[in-house]
Amino acid sequence: MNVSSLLCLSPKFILPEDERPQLSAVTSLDSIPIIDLSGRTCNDGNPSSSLLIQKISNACEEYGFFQIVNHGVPEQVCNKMVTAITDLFNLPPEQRKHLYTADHTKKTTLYNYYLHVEGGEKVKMWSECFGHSWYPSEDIISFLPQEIGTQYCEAFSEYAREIGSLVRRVLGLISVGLGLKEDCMVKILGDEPRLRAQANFYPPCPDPELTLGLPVHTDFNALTVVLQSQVSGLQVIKDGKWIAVPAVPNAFVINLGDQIQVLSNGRFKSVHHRAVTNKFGPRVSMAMFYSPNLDTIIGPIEELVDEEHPPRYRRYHFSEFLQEFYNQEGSRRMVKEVFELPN
Ligand SMILES: O=C(O)CCC(=O)C(=O)O
Ligand SMILES: [Fe+2]
Repeated sequence: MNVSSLLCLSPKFILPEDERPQLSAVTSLDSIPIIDLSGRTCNDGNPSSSLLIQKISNACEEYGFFQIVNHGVPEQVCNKMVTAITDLFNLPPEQRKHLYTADHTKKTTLYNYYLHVEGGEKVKMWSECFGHSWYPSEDIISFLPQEIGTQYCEAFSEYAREIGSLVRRVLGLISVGLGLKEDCMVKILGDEPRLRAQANFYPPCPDPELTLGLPVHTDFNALTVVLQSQVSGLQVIKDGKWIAVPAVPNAFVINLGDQIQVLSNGRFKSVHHRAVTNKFGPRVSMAMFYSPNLDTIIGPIEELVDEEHPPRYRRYHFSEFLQEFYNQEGSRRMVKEVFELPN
């Protein structure tokens, strides 16, 4: 793959020692579950469906992450998406430099994440991230050079349609896993969810021990579906140790966001993760974020609260959560902790 990186390993990308990824300490002894969806639905009474729900619940409690295979999204739709992202980041640097913005209120953004380190300095992440809504068309076409914009929008529209159904199906399995009705999460998250996408591009990095592709974070939304190209780089914390998420062909990575942790009253986890870089080749991923809209009220679901399980979070409008998220920009955010109730 031919890439035109905008990044060169200048001091502004080099992390202080205590923030470096320590790649040799990443364990290969554990890995997030790989779950076969094979056409199952929630309430078909089939024993293998109950097993599937059990596997998903266990993954949500233990890891907050899992991969799914045989999910029904055509391979060619995913391949087209990865190609469109790659072509976008193959644009000559001068054709995309001017698109950069740090203004997160813009509908479409090309963005470089950073980390605030001691002494108040910002260290840049070794990545470029293209963020937009799930209904792009005009926004994106006017943002990108025409040919790339058209190719990207075509690939994305098809991709978003598939992921839309997949997310609802996974939210159904998660709801049933919590002992709730299949449509419970989708209903709470509302008829007009906030749907954002982020295409991440990580060029090869001369020294992956000194940099990060994305800082350690949890996703602030409800559920994320990640498609990664055939290069791994995503890592997840489990029992205080980093574990790598392998690139499995035709799989999606599913991770729970903060809103599901709150709705499940802490039973299902939104877990810290990061993206690391590698020397050998570029890596591409697409994260599809499904959130409630700003006016939605989020708090532990009533059926999950009783004397034994008192509410662990106060109720809030999602807009409050988002405000707190942006207030903590650049730090290792602890957003949901702000909404915790004393026990
Ligand atoms: O690149 C990846 O695999 C992870 C992306 C991610 O965590 C995010 O976009 O929130
Ligand atoms: Fe993430």
